[in-house]
Amino acid sequence: MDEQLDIKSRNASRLLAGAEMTETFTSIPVISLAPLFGGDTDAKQAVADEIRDACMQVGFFQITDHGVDMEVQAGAFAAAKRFFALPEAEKRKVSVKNSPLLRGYGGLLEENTDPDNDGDLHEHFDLALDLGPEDPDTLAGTYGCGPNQWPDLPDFRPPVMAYHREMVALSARLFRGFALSLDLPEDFFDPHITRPIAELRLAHYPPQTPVYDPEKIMGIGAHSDYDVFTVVATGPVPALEVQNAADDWIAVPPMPEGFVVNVGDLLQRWTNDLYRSTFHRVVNRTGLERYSLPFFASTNPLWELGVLDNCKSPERPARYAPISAAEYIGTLMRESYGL
Ligand SMILES: O=C(O)CCC(=O)C(=O)O
Ligand SMILES: [Fe+2]
Repeated sequence: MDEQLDIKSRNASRLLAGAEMTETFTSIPVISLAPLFGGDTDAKQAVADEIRDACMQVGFFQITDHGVDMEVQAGAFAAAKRFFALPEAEKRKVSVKNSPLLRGYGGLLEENTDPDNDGDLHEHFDLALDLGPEDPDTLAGTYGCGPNQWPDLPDFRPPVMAYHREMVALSARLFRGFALSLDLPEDFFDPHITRPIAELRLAHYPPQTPVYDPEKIMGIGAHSDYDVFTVVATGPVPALEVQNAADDWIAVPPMPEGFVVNVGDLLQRWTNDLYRSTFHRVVNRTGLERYSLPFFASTNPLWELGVLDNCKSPERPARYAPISAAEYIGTLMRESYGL
């Protein structure tokens, strides 16, 4: 059959055609998600096409019209500021070191995302779906399943979990956009994100001061994310930078009403490197305290997906074996804490 008339080959070539792209980027695309929530199929596919281009060329985009309740987000930012203002000893009571799931508080320089660096200049508090100790998934010991740690701080848990729910819902909407962008049925991921690894990080980046060698210690060293995709509320303070193919660091302008979305390693694997899990870093040169809320979206922990059919060809065979989110993320998270 004429390849152009075969929908599958057309779709395959649409993804594979971009593989030879050589131009790099100097800015981050902005995409309105509004059409994804309407009934106009062509408008939906047009958004999906924008997502595909952004993922193949940049690995990052910013979204507007995302449907997240910004008051709930403000509640989470406020809770984060109150938590980080606690005495160090209080924060240490919920150290990630108490948690096999690495949930809870990580202090300044405790995590090191770039092995060439000496530690990340931020503190954070990580949480995810809060499963009880008797939950079958907790008992099975699967990475990503289990209880959060909570500090002794009034009015912290409810606003933070409310925001986590908003982000799980947003990521479900985005999974549909990613599915369409990959020429998959819109609901392709739905059965596999019913109990996802969905980690919310509250992060505090103090200003970079001369005490720290800026080559070796920065807010977060150059890294790619381990998840399927990340959705970051960056707050108003600029500091996030994305590396392009010329090795230039492109600043991401804060868009407090929007979110930054970036491709993670798992999505790069499924797409055989057609979608880019782009290196990025945070360097807070502003002199201001910076707070951000990254949300790491993945699938159900044990679901395995290999390279998608339309992302491989005889010339571009599968570069990756199937792997579950629990195995991939769990392994890298432990490494990032030197465990
Ligand atoms: O704080 C940010 O803007 C991004 C943080 C980040 O890249 C990460 O936590 O993986
Ligand atoms: Fe990141």
